[in-house]
Amino acid sequence: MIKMNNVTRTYQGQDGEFNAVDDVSLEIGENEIFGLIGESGAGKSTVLRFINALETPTSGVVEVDGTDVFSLSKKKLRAHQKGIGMIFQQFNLLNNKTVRENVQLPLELHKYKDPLSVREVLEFVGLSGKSDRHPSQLSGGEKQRVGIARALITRPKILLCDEPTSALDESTTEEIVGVLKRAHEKFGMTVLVVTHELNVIKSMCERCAVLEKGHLVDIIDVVPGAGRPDYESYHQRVLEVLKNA
Ligand SMILES: Nc1ncnc2c1ncn2[C@@H]1O[C@H](COP(=O)(O)OP(=O)(O)OP(=O)(O)O)[C@@H](O)[C@H]1O
Repeated sequence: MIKMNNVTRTYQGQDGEFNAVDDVSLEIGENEIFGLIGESGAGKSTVLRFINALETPTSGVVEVDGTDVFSLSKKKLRAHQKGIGMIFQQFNLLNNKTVRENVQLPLELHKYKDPLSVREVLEFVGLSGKSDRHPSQLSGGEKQRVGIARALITRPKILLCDEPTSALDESTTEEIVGVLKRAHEKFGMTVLVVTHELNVIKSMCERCAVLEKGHLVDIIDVVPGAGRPDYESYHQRVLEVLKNA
């Protein structure tokens, strides 16, 4: 579904030019949940943003579904972008709009063939009762649920998740990972998750690429299973980590 060949992105840094992404090649299969992990500044978000053309490579080819993304006409590029949903670390909700209005927004900006209904996606993410609230009246986890509902409503064939849980605490992270896994099961899209959190990769991805300073250093088959045992409470988790580490 996604194929990158020798992709490089050069930026102007303080000490001259540098490659934020350096000769990266990878393939992500249809319906796969693929992780991209690396330290801050490794180039993860840049790689993710090539896929929906929010970022342009300096050289190399990015193909989605057999089409070279950067050879598309403006009109076809827009159609390509419409097939891709995205969720963000900071949720990117409009604070002056209600939950319902935020979720409905993509349908107001573009026409989609067979979108889901607001009711359906809000029910799916467990926010049916909060559709008239504003983002300021929601917890971080609830805000990300709104972000997920907004991405799902268009039935995207690809879902790009840029640090989807990095602003959340551990138990909320698990909840959001659960929602994303259910979304993948129910709607069957290709998912790319960019994160620096190993637990998130461990509990949701089938394969994972490791980026270091712009270089792809490995692609790992993730052994399925939870990232860590389930704890009955936050208190129990704190005790486990602080007393037994
Ligand atoms: N528009 C830009 N101009 C110059 N440098 C940039 C630009 N965008 C990103 N960079 C630099 O490119 C490098 C890779 O950035 P990127 O955001 O892809 O990394 P990341 O792995 O996603 O990091 P983080 O986890 O901190 O978001 C960083 O050094 C960043 O400062």
